[in-house]
Amino acid sequence: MSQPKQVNVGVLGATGTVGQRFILLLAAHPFFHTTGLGASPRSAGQPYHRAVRWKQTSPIPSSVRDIVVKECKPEEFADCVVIFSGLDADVAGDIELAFRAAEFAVFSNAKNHRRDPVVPLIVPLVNSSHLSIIPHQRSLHSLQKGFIVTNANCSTTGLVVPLAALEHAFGPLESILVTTLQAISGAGYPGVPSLDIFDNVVPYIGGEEEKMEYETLKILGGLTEDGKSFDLHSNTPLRVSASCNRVPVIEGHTEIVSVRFAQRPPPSPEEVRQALASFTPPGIPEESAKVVCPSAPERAIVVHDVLEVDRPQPRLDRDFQGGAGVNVGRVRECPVLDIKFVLLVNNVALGAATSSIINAEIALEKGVIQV
Ligand SMILES: NC(=O)C1=CN([C@@H]2O[C@H](COP(=O)(O)OP(=O)(O)OC[C@H]3O[C@@H](n4cnc5c(N)ncnc54)[C@H](OP(=O)(O)O)[C@@H]3O)[C@@H](O)[C@H]2O)C=CC1
Ligand SMILES: N[C@@H](CC(=O)OP(=O)(O)O)C(=O)O
Repeated sequence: MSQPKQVNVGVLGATGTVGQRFILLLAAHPFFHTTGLGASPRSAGQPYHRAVRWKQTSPIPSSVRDIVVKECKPEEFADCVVIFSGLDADVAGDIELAFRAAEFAVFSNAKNHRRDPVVPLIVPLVNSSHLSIIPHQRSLHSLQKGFIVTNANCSTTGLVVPLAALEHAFGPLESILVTTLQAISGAGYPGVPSLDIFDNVVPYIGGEEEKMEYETLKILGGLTEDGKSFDLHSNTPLRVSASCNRVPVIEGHTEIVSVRFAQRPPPSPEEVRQALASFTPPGIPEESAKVVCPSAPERAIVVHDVLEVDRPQPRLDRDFQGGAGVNVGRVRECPVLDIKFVLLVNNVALGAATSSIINAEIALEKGVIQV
């Protein structure tokens, strides 16, 4: 397998929480080169290091420090092929459409286009096969090269990886109950006021439960027979109920999950542990993964040993594999449904920037991005 081509990329929302993670990940990337940075008119015109309130634990990469931030207008990004968007959802919708119309390959973190019937909602460890709808998206909008791919809500991303592994091993799932404990960084910067979250739990995150319940079906479902829309898991109906909470953790969303399988009797906890640990993401070529998908984790799901009774924990486990995989622990029988477990997903890594980058790596490998 030869080394992929070098590709110039732009980051929109480069000054934000997700944007800063993009900057760090792309600075070390072997074939994506950041040449354009975009943010609000408040930041535009300033060198990146002046515009950004840098909140990462390593310094601003020297390769982007002095790049002048631009307004998010397609003509300002003429030398880029790929656009990664970490834009605030208030503005992401129209800006991403403008970039698509200008024939950019847009990989978005925002919620705005996730429900669009021809925009794939891709968690790269699960459903990169949904990229096959891109030719239809292009023909519908009379485009040669442009498209939008979104990644999922950060909590949904963590949930669907083990669910996909379980469906793959044991067939259809019937019901999912999930309760989240979501980090403050999920709300961007400055996010939740300290007086609301310190010494506290907030049992409401606007729109989050609806997103988890809908997005899980779009991701785990297939495409319709004509390949031109998504079937939302209609052949084997899956019921999902989510309860979302904000907790005083900086990074890393924890989720408590209970599952009922269609298969009777259901698999044992040990069978579930094995299925999770051995899951390999469809669509990421195993033999050449390091070359074509350098941002993918070596292990999609890390299952904590039965003796590690108190894992996963955000502080201890969120940075394993750079936060690119999902950590699962406490797999055990559920006396109400069948099996229950705890998962941890790094909301700004796999839950956001890392997924976008892996999506772009896969799209490049499949020839969906035209360089
Ligand atoms: N944080 C997380 O864990 C996750 C976030 N997301 C999604 O990713 C996106 C970014 O989130 P996050 O980084 O947390 O948000 P932030 O609030 O931290 O950053 C928002 C970014 O949008 C830019 N922006 C705001 N207004 C405009 C405008 N009018 N024109 C152009 N750019 C503008 C900001 O630029 P400026 O600095 O100049 O104001 C900033 O770069 C959101 O859609 C969010 O829902 C998805 C998954 C996880
Ligand atoms: N709402 C998520 C983060 C986020 O921005 O989600 P979305 O991209 O689905 O709007 C959280 O607060 O943790």
